[in-house]
Amino acid sequence: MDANLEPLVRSLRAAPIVDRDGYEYFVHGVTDGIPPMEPDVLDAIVDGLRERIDFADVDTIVAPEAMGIHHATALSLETGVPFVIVRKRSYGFPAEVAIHQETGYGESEFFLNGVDPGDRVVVVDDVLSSGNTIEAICEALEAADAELVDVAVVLRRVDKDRPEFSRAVTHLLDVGVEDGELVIVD
Ligand SMILES: O=P(O)(O)OC[C@H]1O[C@H](OP(=O)(O)OP(=O)(O)O)[C@H](O)[C@@H]1O
Repeated sequence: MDANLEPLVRSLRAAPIVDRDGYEYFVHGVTDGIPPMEPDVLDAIVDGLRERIDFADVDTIVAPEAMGIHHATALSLETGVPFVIVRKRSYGFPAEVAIHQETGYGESEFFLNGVDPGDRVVVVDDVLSSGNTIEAICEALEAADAELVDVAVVLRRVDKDRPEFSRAVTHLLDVGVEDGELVIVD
């Protein structure tokens, strides 16, 4: 495991698990902003993503609300790349792309704005679970004729029996819930 991720690994050990309609959901600063996100954890995340992704020719970081926002903000400050948020409200702009999102515990509508055809983009989110959110955003970016440089999440959920997500996704750690506890798989 990447030793530079130690602050993130340490913080994950304390993550409580809550039941969301039968879905074992872990609560962490990355995914929920609670318990408090320590700056050294966010630093480790930004450094880890920058080691794995070349932001040199990236025009825009794209992150869904809500829990992609703090990662996109921190990355933007370090890389100088601007970011846009995929919002859960429509603005009615002519080029807006509507996105339907379904997670393991709910569904909602997203709206992509602020990305022009040909823009080189990196998608960033907190966690990939079913992959439906990332897939829907990638398809919206393809519809907007953006160039997808990379897709990144801090954590991938790789619980037993979970089908593997087909798209290549840069990630820092794989995690799962076993016997009511969050475990780091690699
Ligand atoms: O891989 P998936 O199954 O699609 O799940 C991952 C998505 O679920 C969470 O968002 P959520 O819908 O809970 O909204 P939030 O970011 O506003 O908390 C998380 O922030 C990811 O965007």
